[in-house]
This record gives sequence, structure tokens and C-alpha cells, in this order.
Amino acid sequence: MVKAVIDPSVLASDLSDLAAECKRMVESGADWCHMDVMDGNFVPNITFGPPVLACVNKAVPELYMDIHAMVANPKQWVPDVAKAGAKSYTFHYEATDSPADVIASIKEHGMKAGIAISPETPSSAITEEIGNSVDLLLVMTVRPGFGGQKFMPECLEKVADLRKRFPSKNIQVDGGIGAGNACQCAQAGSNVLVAGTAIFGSKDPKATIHEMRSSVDGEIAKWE
Ligand SMILES: O=C(CO)[C@H](O)[C@H](O)COP(=O)(O)O
Repeated sequence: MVKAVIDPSVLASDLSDLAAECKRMVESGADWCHMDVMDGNFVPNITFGPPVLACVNKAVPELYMDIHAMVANPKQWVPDVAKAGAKSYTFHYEATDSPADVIASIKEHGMKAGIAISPETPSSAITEEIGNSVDLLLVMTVRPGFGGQKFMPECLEKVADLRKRFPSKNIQVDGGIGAGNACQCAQAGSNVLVAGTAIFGSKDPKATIHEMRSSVDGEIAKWE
């Protein structure tokens, strides 16, 4: 069965000291670090790409880099992101007409594959074929592009639908999440919680991660 994964989003970290920030998260009990790669095309923001990911991987080789590719051509970046040491690569359903090709490329390059849906995309866009071929389904709970936005609880209906249809998959939520709504997200069926502001802005990230994990663990125990 799935397990709780707490996944700090480095978008809210001190990006001038990214490797140290990732290390701090590993030491605080984070399972993964969520790395938002934005190209200024798919979303109106630009962050970082494979050269920066490679530096982080070199400095913190034990880190599970969970890539959220908010890019207009997701297949283009798969080889470079894999070479940079990423463990998983999640792309947007809205960014491609051929998700199966992108998924195949991600797997060929030795990464776990994920597919994301933005708030305006229904969960029915994830067909049985797509859902069964990925490792992770990401339901955005804000519009992609920026951290620190308000959580959209209406997106959780999509989490519930996906959990029902894909009981053994990692189902991730991202945007406006923290200790206050972790339980609500897990109740809907999410086991992978991304949190930027809530963790990097916390005085005690270790305690925040622990609290979020306890909420998810408590809900997962009820599913079985
Ligand atoms: O994908 C993202 C934005 O597109 C971020 O990962 C997300 O918004 C996390 O930030 P916060 O927890 O501060 O809302």
C-alpha cells in the first residue's frame, strides 16, 4: 500500500543556498524535496533547470529530487533532468498531446513518472491507461506558477476520484498545504503532501513535517 510522503517545495527556500536548504530538509525528516522547474512559457515564472539540479545532486546525493516540470515541452527536458540525478519527473497533462510518449521517455531514462492536472482540468482527463502507467498523480490545489497561494479545497474532489480509481498509486497535492489542512488532504486520498511556505516558513520545520506525517499516517491507517 502507499505510504505518507512529506515533500517540501524548495520554491519557498533560500534559493541562494539551495543545496544547504535541501540538506536541512533531509535532516528535518523530509522524504523527498519537490523541485519546481518552470520555463516562463507553461507558467508565467522562471526558476531553475538541469544545471542547478545537478549541483544539488552532487552536494546532497541522498536527496530524492521530485521534479515538477511546469514546462511547455515536457519531453524535451527528460534526458537532462535524468542526467542531473532526479528520481521522479512529473509533467503537466495540459502541456502535451501525447502523454504516453512523455511517460515512456521518463521511464526509459530511469525515473519514476508522474502526471499533474491544474485546477481547471477534471480528474476524468486521467484515463485508466494514463493513470495505470504512471507512479504518481499530482492534483494541483493552486494555479501552477507561484508559491504562497491560497489552497483550493474544491480540488480535493479530484483527489477522491483518483484514489478510488487508482488505490495503489502515489497521489500528490501541491499548493497552499500545511499542518492545518494535511488531514483534509489525506482524508480525500492524498498520501504525498507538497508544502513550501508551511515548511520553509516554519520556525521548526522538523515539527511541521512530523505533524503533517502524523496526519497522513492516521488517515492511511483508516483506508486499510
Ligand atoms: O508548484 C508550486 C507552484 O506552482 C509549488 O510547489 C507550490 O505552490 C508550493 O508552494 P506553497 O506550499 O507555498 O503553496
